[in-house]
Amino acid sequence: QKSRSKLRQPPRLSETIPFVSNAWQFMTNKRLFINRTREALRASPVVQCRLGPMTLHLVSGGSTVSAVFRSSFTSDPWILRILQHTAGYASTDLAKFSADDSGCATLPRKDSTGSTAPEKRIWHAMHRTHEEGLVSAHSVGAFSASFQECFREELSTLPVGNWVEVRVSDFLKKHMSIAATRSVLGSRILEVNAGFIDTFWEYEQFGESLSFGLPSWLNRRAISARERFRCMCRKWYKLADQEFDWDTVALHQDEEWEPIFGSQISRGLARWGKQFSFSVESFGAAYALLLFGLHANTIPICIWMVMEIIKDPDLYHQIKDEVSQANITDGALAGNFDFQRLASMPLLQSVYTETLRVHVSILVTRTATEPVVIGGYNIPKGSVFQAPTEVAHLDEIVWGTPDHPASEFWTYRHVKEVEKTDSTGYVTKKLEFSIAARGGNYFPFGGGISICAGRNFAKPEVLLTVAMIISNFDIEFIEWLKLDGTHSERPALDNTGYANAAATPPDREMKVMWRRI
Ligand code: HEM
Repeated sequence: QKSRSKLRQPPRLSETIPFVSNAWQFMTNKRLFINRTREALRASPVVQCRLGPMTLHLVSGGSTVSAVFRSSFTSDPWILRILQHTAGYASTDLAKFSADDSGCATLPRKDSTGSTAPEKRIWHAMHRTHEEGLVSAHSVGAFSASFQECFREELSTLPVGNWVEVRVSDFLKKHMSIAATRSVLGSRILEVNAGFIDTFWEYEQFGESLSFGLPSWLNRRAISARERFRCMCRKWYKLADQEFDWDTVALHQDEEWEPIFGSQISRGLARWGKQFSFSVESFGAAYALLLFGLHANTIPICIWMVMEIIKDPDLYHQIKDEVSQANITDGALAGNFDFQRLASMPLLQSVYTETLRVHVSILVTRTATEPVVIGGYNIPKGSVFQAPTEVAHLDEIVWGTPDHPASEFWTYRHVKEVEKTDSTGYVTKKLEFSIAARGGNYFPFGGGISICAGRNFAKPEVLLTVAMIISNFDIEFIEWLKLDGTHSERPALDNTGYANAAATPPDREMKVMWRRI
């Protein structure tokens, strides 16, 4: 029995031209590739697929996906491709990552072959930097406050009382990225680089295609967009580094925000790079990638959420009501939103969860660090696994209801109505947030130790933006536009030609009239 199971191989995703067809489709029409994968995964929880020289194991199903988030799998080789190709780290510094196979956990991997001295454990040091600067409650609280202040400043430049025409995507792409950049890196990076935000969005559209690492003659536009943005980040870093008093760094360690580097994650990244003697090229790459992580998914998700709310007048009024309950009315913070309160609003949470479910499309990637049994197959060490969020998130059995198929965006999918009885015995009905599935069936931020480090930043940024837009403006929908600015008969769908990262942006723009109140 044992030897028979050893011989069993997962079924293969077919291809007309061996080594070519799947790879070509993966790069040029990922939606179609995922649809074929979905079909194949109906018959087996693991499906093998050749992408050029690489053999991938595509997985689906709650327990199979949860299994690849365990510690016997690593995302280091995948991240290394991103550091090299999407960010553009210098080869001398990439070699430091390649030499360290001890992993990102506190304890070095048992079978690691290189030195496990702390000064060599670059992955672990990066992980700790992220934990302190992006995940900790302290850094999330500081970011929520500074983002709220910076976005409010963006809104305050708009006239009060006049109806003006606005394109929702354009507006949010510009003003959210300015506010989030200032709140994480400070304002200087925008001041010393003319056209910084436009250059970012040119770079952003190539995020995923860069990670394939195609030769430069095949990928000239993408590489030059990356280099333009990386050089801007490098220029700012050199100025900040010269100006910052590193001798007193301990004093700044827990400071929430200072004007030279900005936030804790920004200073943490500089300290980490210095600890591993990065070249200035890699510093530019590290900050370019930080900004990519910060904006590339959060902003499209927020755009979708604002569009969903505006296009449904009932929802718009319910959200307006929820948001007003989180408004601080007295004390020093009057006029601000209490993020914790905002994040506990049932409908707002349901819309956020549903937006991530429907619009995140990423193949979460892991490599097995030891031989593993997955879905009943024995698979050797070194095998690469990919879990497509889209297959799990649109699974009809997990998410569908008789009236609302899994493919549909449905506002109320993650709320239930509960009866509450007060002390006098009076019964009222209230909505309560309740997500229908988790773990391997819902993983917009990935999972395990390599789960998205910015997940706790994304939520305040999205919810605070939604709250500030909905509460500061009277809004009237005008029409949908194609991306060339002409009228569209239909609302937005996912822009499947886009290859940024995880969240798919809309393929239509929403034109509204709004008036700041
Ligand atoms: C809605 C917004 C976001 C989505 C959907 C998203 C999604 C993801 C996903 C799927 C991964 C891979 C996780 C895995 O392999 O298990 C990831 C990794 C990562 N994300 Fe996000 N992300 C978002 C926002 C952010 C933000 C705001 C930041 C802040 C800088 C960020 C920084 C990162 C970093 C640093 C990693 C690498 C983590 C590691 O391997 O240690 N992300 N993200």
